[in-house]
Amino acid sequence: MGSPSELDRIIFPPLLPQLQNLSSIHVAAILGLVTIAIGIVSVVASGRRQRLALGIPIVGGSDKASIKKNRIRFVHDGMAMLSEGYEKNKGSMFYVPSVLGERLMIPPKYVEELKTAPIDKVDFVATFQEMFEGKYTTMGSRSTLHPRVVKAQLNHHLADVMPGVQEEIRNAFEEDFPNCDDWTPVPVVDRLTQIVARVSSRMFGGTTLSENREWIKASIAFALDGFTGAQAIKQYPHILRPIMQYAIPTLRQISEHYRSAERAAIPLLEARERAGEKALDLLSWMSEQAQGGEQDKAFIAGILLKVSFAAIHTSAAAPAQLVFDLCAMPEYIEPLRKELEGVMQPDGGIDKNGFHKLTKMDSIMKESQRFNPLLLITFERVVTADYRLKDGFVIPANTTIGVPTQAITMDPDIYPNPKTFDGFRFEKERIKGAENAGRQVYAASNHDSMAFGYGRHACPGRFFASNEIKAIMGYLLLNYDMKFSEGQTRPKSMLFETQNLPDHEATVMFRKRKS
Ligand code: HEM
Repeated sequence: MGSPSELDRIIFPPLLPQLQNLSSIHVAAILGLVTIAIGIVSVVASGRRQRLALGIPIVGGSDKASIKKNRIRFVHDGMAMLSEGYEKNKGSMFYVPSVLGERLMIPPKYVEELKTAPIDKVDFVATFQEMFEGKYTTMGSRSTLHPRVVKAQLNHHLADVMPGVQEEIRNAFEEDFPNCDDWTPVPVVDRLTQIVARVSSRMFGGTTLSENREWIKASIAFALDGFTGAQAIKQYPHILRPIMQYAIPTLRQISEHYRSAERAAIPLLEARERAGEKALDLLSWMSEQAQGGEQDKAFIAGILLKVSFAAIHTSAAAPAQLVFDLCAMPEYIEPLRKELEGVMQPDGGIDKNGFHKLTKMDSIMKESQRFNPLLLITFERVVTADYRLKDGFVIPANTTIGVPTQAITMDPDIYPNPKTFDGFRFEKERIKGAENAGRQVYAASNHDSMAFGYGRHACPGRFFASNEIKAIMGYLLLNYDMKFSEGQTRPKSMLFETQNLPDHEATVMFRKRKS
């Protein structure tokens, strides 16, 4: 098991590693200064200049001084700003200032026409490249190999990969989770990230990958180093970045992670090629589906790292938030256990039918996500050239657009009593009718529920994530009791721009259940 400080470093991406030992006041002050620097640099020296559409309100005020102030406010107060913008402008557009520029928030009605817009005009990958300085961090790949394969082969073979995934969950808990013979404080985000990295890697490349510690470490650290490297390089003017990239340790680490990925994946691909062997895992499907330059084994290894970026921290945040919710509202624990016991197979696993029957678990996962989604805004795209919508409105070139997903899920017209946590609200909605049922599931993607995005880039891994999180939560609930320590309250999530991260320092008490 990694040391807490090492995992601390890994789990909370926006913080530079050097900040880890400082008090939270120092961290806040430094982050504030860094953010101001990023703001000045990104707006003054940015390669792309933004034109604001006339007549569209800006959260916090449209005068220059307010915009400047609110760009900084957005770093840690985005949730309140987006709610304010959404409530005041329901059904129409508004801007929210941010250090990357004023983001144009669009109501979901526009996503229908935007989802089919040409990729080079309404660009999904550009949002990543911009946010994570793709030129220096490699984040934001234009390869379509991984979305293609996750969407087609993984989703088709979901039932085939789940037994291995569940075996890996059992192994990972035995090896990477504290014993908990008596009540033991466990750093939840840290341990769940380790477990999700192993479990995802089992689906990526069988036990060869899931048991490869160097790979697991690289797959977790890649995202962190990408985030922190991006924050660090953004402090320099564009002209200095090609040189300064070599002075930033986290950026130098990124190429090391690629070497680790190659050391893990290439021998496996070669051995399978020699043996003429196919496996039911992502690596095997990617090598089968690769076209032209994609067939290069080092390229495939690199793509594996990019899938891990999409899959690991995202899927670890969800069960961590749910554990916090269950400790705050322990009355949900027994009904969930009962439901799990009803679907458990004699071998201790859940089969395809069983996953479908976990409607209470699915519902509470979605409710937990409604309160604490990983992203406040989804369907983020960079509009690269003036884009005329059907109603005549022109989105100016160089505008980052997005849907204020979290604010929508707090709309009382869509979700009655939105501020009340009702763990089984989606199960109750499902019961109302088959037509409605599909819209209520955790992995649904529709205008009222966009935590996984929407359209051609909607998260293709969401069906796998849904099963994986259920299996992990199932294992936790059936094998451990959990509670907060005396006087502890639900850990608050940590906002950083559009991200809403589970508290990476919080611990929860676990104790093994007596069978
Ligand atoms: C709870 C866990 C997860 C969350 C919250 C999540 C969320 C998202 C979101 C918001 C997007 C962008 C969608 C859009 O803008 O329309 C996305 C894209 C993506 N996700 Fe996920 N994701 C999760 C798990 C996974 C997993 C487990 C995988 C892989 C097995 C995965 C693979 C991808 C890929 C490849 C894309 C890019 C799609 C494209 O390029 O078209 N995600 N995800």
